[in-house]
Amino acid sequence: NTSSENQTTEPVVKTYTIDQFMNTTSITGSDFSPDNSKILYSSNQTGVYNAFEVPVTGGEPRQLTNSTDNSVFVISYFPKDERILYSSDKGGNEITHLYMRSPDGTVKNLTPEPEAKASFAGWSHDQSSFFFLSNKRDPKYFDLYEMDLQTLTPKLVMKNEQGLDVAAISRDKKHIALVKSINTNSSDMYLYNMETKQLKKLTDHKEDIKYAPETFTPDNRQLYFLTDEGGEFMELKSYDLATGNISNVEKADWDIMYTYFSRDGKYRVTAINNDARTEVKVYDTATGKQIQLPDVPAGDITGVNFSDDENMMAFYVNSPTSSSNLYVHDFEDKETKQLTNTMNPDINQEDLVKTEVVRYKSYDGMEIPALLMKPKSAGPKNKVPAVLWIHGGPGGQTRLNYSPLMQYLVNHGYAVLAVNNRGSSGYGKTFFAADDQKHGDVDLKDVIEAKKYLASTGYVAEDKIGIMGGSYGGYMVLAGLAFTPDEFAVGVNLFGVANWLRTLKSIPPYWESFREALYKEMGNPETDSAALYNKSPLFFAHQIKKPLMVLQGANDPRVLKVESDEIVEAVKKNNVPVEYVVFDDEGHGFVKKENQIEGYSAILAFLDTYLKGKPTPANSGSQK
Ligand SMILES: CSCC[C@H](NC=O)C(=O)N[C@@H](CC(C)C)C(=O)N[C@@H](Cc1ccccc1)C(=O)O
Repeated sequence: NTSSENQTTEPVVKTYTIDQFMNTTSITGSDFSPDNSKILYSSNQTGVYNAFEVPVTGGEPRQLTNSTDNSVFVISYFPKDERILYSSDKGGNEITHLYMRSPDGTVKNLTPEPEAKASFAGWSHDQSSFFFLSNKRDPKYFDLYEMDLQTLTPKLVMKNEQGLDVAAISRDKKHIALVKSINTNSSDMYLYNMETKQLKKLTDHKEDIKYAPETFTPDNRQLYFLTDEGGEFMELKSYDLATGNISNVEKADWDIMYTYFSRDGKYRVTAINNDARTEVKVYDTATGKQIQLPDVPAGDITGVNFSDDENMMAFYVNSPTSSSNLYVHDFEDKETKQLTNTMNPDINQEDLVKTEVVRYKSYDGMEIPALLMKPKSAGPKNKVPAVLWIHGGPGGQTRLNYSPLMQYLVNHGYAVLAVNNRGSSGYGKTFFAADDQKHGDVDLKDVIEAKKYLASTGYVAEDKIGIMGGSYGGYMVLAGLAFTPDEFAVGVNLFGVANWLRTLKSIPPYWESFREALYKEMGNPETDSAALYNKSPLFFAHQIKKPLMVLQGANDPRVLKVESDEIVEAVKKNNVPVEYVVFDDEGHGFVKKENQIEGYSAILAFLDTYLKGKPTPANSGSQK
């Protein structure tokens, strides 16, 4: 980087507090009201997510729900009236229920079975009902139900006794497309006929191929599906229900992530994972041509949603330097309006840093993609400490999104390199499978090599590189500290796996359809116990000698709190600094703003102490 090489004086960058960073609002979801005058969305403006609606002409949003504890995630308005449907769990326990809010503010739990998890599966095209999945009959499997909107009584439409996952329902309610995971690199597609109750397997293959049903065509004649058959990336094909013929629909140089049609099929949306950026294409299905997307600020367009009359399109725009904002485009008058302004006005976007996609060679020559954020003050004369960020998984990917935590760390003088180590999704099936059964080994080596890359930038202090990550990424933090104790100066583990034997034995019952696939990738706790023991940092905690911070949600159903309790206790025995922050009202990830503020500022204080040598924080660990 020439500008940093020539730098002699440090540019003046305003630093912001965590409160200022978190005073930016996160919003998600969108649906047009039945009269197309408003858009429904979820916002964490009040500290937890609540339902809001905003006029399509712009103006003040109106808050519809008043939750102060559990987040409310909107699904949609009812098709013909302004009742809304939303999903919520309790303190992050992931036992989601479906709720109906009426315009008078009253709320009804439509899936009241306390232990059962329910999720929305789409409105029926005739707008008389909606479909949902629930494991109330058998905790292991999700059956498909249809809820009549008049009576609000659910009817079982497909009993799922074979560990299948519902992927799409045809508009004529005759067919359900399902997927069955074989392993994390391979799956099959099935078609269930709701009239004959026959289940038909559509795919037959010996080698690893992923088949993922996406949507039925609006005329109900074809099933669109994604597959990596014959190539590295997921491409879109169609299966003709009458003939069984398969045709190619769309292909890119990267994975196609998803595709769907507007209500009457005038438009089709495709999203491509283009080197960690979301590239959206909208097709006019009559001409087959792509429509020109509205002129909006630089960033990724996501969450595209059409009004039922197909005259308007709602979408989000976000970039690494700008939080998501909701827009609406009117196809008739060709006007585009920004409906929200989520960024804290105190923050000057010029003070934030852009994210650069970089690549480096790993120990065996494999090219590893990563996302780099360089503090404005960094240069050869001002070498800065750095943090390697490792994403969740197995098989996740850090994408080019706005991250208040990353911007906060960079704003406070840390370079951040988010490593998409081998095993990450988005870079082809060979790269994705390259960590199978080699977790905590080859992927960790990629992360260690990332340090050399950071050193090569000329502006990072090589002895001040920490490792931080969430969930599977938290496992990598612990693995890095335990298996390569001299490589990283500090570790920040957010709800990471410490003991794979226990985690894999205690996965939630509703992951049953994915259990075998997960065991094939990670190892089976009954038959591969020695290998799992050897890759579990808990059993090697005595080797950890660098400062460790652990953050954990008490209600996490995926990585149980005991994982963090035990690693904290074990590492404390080494007389190593250990800080432990537990949030009693969070699950697998922290969604409440006050917790994010507490957790993220504790992370900065920890890094400042052990990477920058600032005085030790007074409070070394908390329980909320
Ligand atoms: C945040 S990317 C996670 C992508 C991954 N996809 C498929 O494997 C995923 O969803 N992982 C789930 C576990 C999976 C559904 C079995 C997950 O919660 N991963 C945790 C780590 C973990 C892995 C296995 C068992 C418990 C926890 C994570 O978020 O990294």
